[in-house]
Amino acid sequence: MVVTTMQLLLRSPLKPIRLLASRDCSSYVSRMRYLMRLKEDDDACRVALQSGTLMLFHKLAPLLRPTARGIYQLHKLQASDVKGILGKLGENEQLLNTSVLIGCSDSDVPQFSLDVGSLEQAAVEEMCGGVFIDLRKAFFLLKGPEAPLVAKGQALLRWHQTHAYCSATGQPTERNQAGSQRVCLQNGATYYPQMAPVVIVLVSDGRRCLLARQSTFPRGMYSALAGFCDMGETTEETLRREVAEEVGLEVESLQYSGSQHWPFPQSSFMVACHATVSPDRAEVNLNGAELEDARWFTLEEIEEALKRKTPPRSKKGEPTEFWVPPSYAIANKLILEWANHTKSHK
Ligand SMILES: NC(=O)C1=CN([C@@H]2O[C@H](COP(=O)(O)OP(=O)(O)OC[C@H]3O[C@@H](n4cnc5c(N)ncnc54)[C@H](OP(=O)(O)O)[C@@H]3O)[C@@H](O)[C@H]2O)C=CC1
Ligand SMILES: [Mg+2]
Repeated sequence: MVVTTMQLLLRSPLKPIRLLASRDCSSYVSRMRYLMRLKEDDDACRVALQSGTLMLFHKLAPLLRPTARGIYQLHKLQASDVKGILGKLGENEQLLNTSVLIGCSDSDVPQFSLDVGSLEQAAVEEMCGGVFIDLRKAFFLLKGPEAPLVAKGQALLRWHQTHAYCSATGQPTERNQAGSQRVCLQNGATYYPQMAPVVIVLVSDGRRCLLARQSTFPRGMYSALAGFCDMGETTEETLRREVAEEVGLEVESLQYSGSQHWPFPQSSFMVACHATVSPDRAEVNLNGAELEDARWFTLEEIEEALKRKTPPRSKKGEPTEFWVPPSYAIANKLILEWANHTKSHK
């Protein structure tokens, strides 16, 4: 069927995404209410900080702890440990109060993150038995829920470091104890941490999927198309525009898949979708200013790429094998979903 007008369909809109892993929803509700109170009540938050766990950062690089060869974990400390370190390094204990609230563990322990960039990095590492590692590398090293937790901790610290002044008056802004907002001391304007919305889309023609690479990507890596939302756009409008701009194709339908906070280079809110184009209107017309390449990949090629350890090593002079973003990136989830769906409909 030739589609002449745009048909953006949110297929299966009533298919639920399960959120509740256990039957114990009351503890989840009480945890969320507790966090809410800590954001509203500075004194309660200061008390919580004394019994909470802290993730340390040094100039936004998180502190990890090597546990075995090549295996790292997030190094969580108690407030008393951090006070001890600050004391030994001659730093004022008040630095602890610049911590920001990140969440609450399943065992109801509040979690904070703190940047100790004013201290000597090597001295802190030695005292903690850990190592500060750039966030991109840390993302590769951490497993399970630790990667998004560390991303959230870093993103909130970064936001505070870059929003110390009001953009209207130029005067200093003051944070609340939890770090969930800043207020201008002159005009009272309240600022909240922000993420830039991005739509990421895996386009398929039914048989193949479309992946692209920017010249700044690691060699051989291809990913799903992505683009920032313009002011006032809906998800559907951004998706349709980005696909048209970047590869010159007209999307026929889309399906929501999931979302992810993405800390690089600054906080984005990634909304991930699948989209289809008609197989007889699938010729790529690349926007070379944004993308270095965009290609259709078969199911077999994708299955091979998903098996590869990333990034693959290539012999000198040989082209790097094609690979896809690692499992912590939502692009990987889209590609995996597409492969499973296409395989089951073969
Ligand atoms: N988690 C995942 O799986 C993946 C995440 N991503 C992320 O998605 C994001 C968007 O992808 P990308 O293809 O680069 O986006 P775009 O296709 O929108 O192109 C990026 C360009 O858009 C402009 N731009 C518009 N609004 C913004 C904004 N709010 N912040 C920064 N730049 C903006 C900039 O242009 P100029 O510099 O000219 O002003 C920038 O160079 C990136 O941050 C990328 O890291 C991408 C793929 C996979
Ligand atoms: Mg893009």
